[in-house]
Amino acid sequence: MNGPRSNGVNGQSHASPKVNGHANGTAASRDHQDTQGSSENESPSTPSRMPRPVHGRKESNPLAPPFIVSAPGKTIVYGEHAVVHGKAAIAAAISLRSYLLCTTLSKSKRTLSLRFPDIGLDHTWHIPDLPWAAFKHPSRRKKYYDLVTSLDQELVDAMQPHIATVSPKAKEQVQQRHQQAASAFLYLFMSLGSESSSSCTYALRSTVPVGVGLGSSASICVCISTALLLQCRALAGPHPDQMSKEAEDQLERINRWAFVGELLIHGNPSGVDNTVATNGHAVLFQRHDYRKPPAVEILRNFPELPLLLIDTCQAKSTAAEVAKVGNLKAAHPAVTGYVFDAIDSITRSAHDIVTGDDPGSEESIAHLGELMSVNHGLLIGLGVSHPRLERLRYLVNESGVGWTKLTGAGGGGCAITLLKPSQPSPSSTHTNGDGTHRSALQELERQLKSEGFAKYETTLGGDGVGVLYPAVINGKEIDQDMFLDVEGREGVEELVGGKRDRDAWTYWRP
Ligand SMILES: Nc1ncnc2c1ncn2[C@@H]1O[C@H](COP(=O)(O)OP(=O)(O)OP(=O)(O)O)[C@@H](O)[C@H]1O
Ligand SMILES: C[C@@](O)(CCO)CC(=O)[O-]
Repeated sequence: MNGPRSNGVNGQSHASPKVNGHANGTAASRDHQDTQGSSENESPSTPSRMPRPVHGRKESNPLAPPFIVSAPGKTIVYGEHAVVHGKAAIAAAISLRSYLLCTTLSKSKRTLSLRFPDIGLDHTWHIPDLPWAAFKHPSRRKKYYDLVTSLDQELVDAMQPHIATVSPKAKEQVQQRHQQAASAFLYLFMSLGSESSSSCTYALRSTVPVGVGLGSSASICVCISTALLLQCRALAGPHPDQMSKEAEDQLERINRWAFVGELLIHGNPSGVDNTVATNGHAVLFQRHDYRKPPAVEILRNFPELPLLLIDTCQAKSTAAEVAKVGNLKAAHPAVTGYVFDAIDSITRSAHDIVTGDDPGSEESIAHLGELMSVNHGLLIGLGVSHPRLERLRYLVNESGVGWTKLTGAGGGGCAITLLKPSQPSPSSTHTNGDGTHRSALQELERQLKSEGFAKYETTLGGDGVGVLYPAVINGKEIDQDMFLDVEGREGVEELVGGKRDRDAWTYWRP
């Protein structure tokens, strides 16, 4: 691994930057764990490999080095909304990602800070003031490996005064954004940490646009879950020679807590978004019973579908759209049941094609495209389209370049267009009325831009959650100021070195 050697944790100077015996090992603080006063936060897979600390004078303990975790956004290809009601969905990771830089501070500080500039959130809590009595009460206390499928209302209430102090003077919509993110963070921190957790600043930068249906909330919840589990030493690795089953277990643990974060942001999530943000690639996902883990098939060979990802630039709220469909179901259970069943058969038919012999053939693409159009029609029936989405569909249909459906919660947000294989490449041209030479696709893109739609360049699939431990790229440490100051998507990607120093990042790869 590149970069300076880690000092290890709790005053231990390891011979290599390995922590927990793993290259790029966990960012866990031994100090932190000891102060939990319990062995329950210790991963069963780590102790034998872990160098036991010699308890020296605390004042001389060097701090754990800064580290970064990252997770992708997603696009739902088939099955949104129906998936909340127990039907199958297919979702794929996208190359837009969130990055969370964790900087441990001197123990004397006792502060917990969130610096989330994408949404303008900057907040600090004093750790001892947080409602530890409620969270650590034996009847409510959760273990890092528990399956938590609903929020404990008493804990939400206990947290409330500390959430009410987040951006109290901001406009309602902004305040809601801030408080949603802060609640997700604090609930996880209180569940996984302790009163003597290290003081830390968590700085977040994301290239996933917020609230447009591309899973921004899931990607930040996966980052938060991973960072906190690493800090309480509840994860092994990631490291390149990790056994498949062990890697799978770590991802499962991350995903469970990310779902809890989503519960705080969404209200009633299916869990598909956090599952794909955790695992990457694409997934076939179905949750029959909310008290049990969902059925998940990771689609590692998901085809490179030629997709356009277009943002209507119309704001929406996932929680509101999900609640709308919930109300429709309550009023018309039988009818909505048929709609959900129809969406389920679309997803299953698409699954057969993408896992079949020739998913990239002209015939397969046409079949997948038609399924997208029908899926969108059913989503209109559920009341989650928007005039901007319909305008977008009209323009794409007129151009003849492919098939379009909304993706994510709808009510605005994004749509995906599957391009026809016969679609001439942007370089092959024809003459338009104004004498210019453009392909139908270029002409469509020009029109979309002129009407205020935005296009995202992204690829489908790729890795799920990743760790850069320590936060060093090409021998240079990424500090908080650099991380917060760098501009734009390219700036963030360049700084965290996804392209320059690929080996520095590690992933759980079952
Ligand atoms: N970059 C970010 N920084 C801080 N908070 C974020 C960030 N991205 C998302 N969030 C949190 O997630 C919320 C958006 O979640 P929401 O579910 O409405 O949108 P989404 O996840 O982008 O869409 P969908 O769930 O339909 O894919 C924000 O209000 C904020 O609280
Ligand atoms: C609308 C929905 O199906 C997808 C949001 O990305 C909600 C969910 O599954 O949690």
